[in-house]
Amino acid sequence: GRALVTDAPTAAHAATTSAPVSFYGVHQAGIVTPAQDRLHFVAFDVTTDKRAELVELLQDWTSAAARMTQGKEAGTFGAVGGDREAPPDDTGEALGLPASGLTLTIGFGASLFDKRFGLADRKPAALADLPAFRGDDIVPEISGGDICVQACANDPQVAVHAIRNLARIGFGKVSVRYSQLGFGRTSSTSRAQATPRNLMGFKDGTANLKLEDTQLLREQLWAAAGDGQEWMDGGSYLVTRKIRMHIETWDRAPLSEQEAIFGRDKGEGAPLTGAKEFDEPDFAKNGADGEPMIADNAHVRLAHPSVHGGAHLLRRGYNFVDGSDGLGRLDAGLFFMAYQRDPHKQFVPIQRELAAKDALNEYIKHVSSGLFACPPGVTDAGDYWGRALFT
Ligand SMILES: C=CC1=C(C)c2cc3[nH]c(cc4nc(cc5[nH]c(cc1n2)c(C)c5CCC(=O)O)C(CCC(=O)O)=C4C)c(C)c3C=C
Ligand SMILES: [Fe+2]
Repeated sequence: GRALVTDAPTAAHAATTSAPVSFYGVHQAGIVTPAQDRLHFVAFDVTTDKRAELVELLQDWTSAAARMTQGKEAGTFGAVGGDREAPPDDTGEALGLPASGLTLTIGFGASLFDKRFGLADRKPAALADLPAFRGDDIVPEISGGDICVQACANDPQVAVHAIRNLARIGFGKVSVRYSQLGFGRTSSTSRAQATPRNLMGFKDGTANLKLEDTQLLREQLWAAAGDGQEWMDGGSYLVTRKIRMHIETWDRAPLSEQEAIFGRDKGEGAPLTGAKEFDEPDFAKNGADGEPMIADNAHVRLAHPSVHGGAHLLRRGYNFVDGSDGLGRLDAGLFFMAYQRDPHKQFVPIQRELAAKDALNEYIKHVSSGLFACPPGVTDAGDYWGRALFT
């Protein structure tokens, strides 16, 4: 395995960032497990129309994923241990690297439930297409997809290696529709993690749903019995939105305006009505001028659960910079990802409100969209990704 050819991790690799995350469990890893530093997200189109080949692929992917997340090579022979006349069953670029907290999380898009695989009557209502939102500028080629895999790790090489090997294993059965690299997790998913910053320089993830919110996770993160499709019990729905930021314009906005847009201060991340990051915002509080201290069009007011019947999201997005755009501007922003029990009761109403009123809209543009049903976890070595969907 990969770990066997490894030199001892250097001191720079803290045990917590190089250690493996368990692959097996009731829920898939990569959702409430602590957000890692790097992302490689991929969406595949299935190119075979044979159901048996799709099932076989999911089985092969599951065993490779179980191995790679534990710091092993994708296949049992590895990059250099197999037949010299055959292509290796691992591509090799992660040789010597530790597991680096790698998680691989699979999701199924609505298009997988079309006529091809006989799955039409297994499609969850929650997977109904997202509506178009005001201001959307969605590019179809980087949206949707039959199957997605989210690879997160504390080392970008490990995340890229995992996606590359899944794509290699899928040759002839799937093709890569699009993929996205991300860095600097923009959300914490555990109270043990410090809140990171997005590319606008603000702490992102302060009011996120977190691992410790047991009751809310049960109510609002995991699909459960009675939701309509039993195969999704213990799963969750992922919404992805690639959101381009007009960085150069943002960088010329005064600090006071930047803070008014979010309704939080830039240094501490405290609500404008409070002093510390985790103080609760007081939306009723007016300033000396008689105006609300958190403006009516401030992002945190419009996104707050109190105006959406208590709806929460587990945000797990990443910053991206895809080089520059040829016009001297950085092609940068937020690859927004959020998990939830029902996107039509959670993401949709929140985004509808943001799209209509958010002061942030002047500085952002949504350019891709995805919605995926992420099945429950794989429980043991005999199980595979999505088994309940196909049996
Ligand atoms: C539809 C959901 C959301 C989109 C799209 C979205 C885009 C987006 N957000 C930021 C930056 C911040 N968001 C913050 C809070 C916040 N955002 C959403 C939802 C969406 N954001 C929610 C539900 C919340 C929490 C609201 C609350 O309960 O207070 C914050 C504040 C800090 C925090 O709580 O995380 C920032 C900063 C950007 C830059 C962005 C698009 C590019
Ligand atoms: Fe937000």
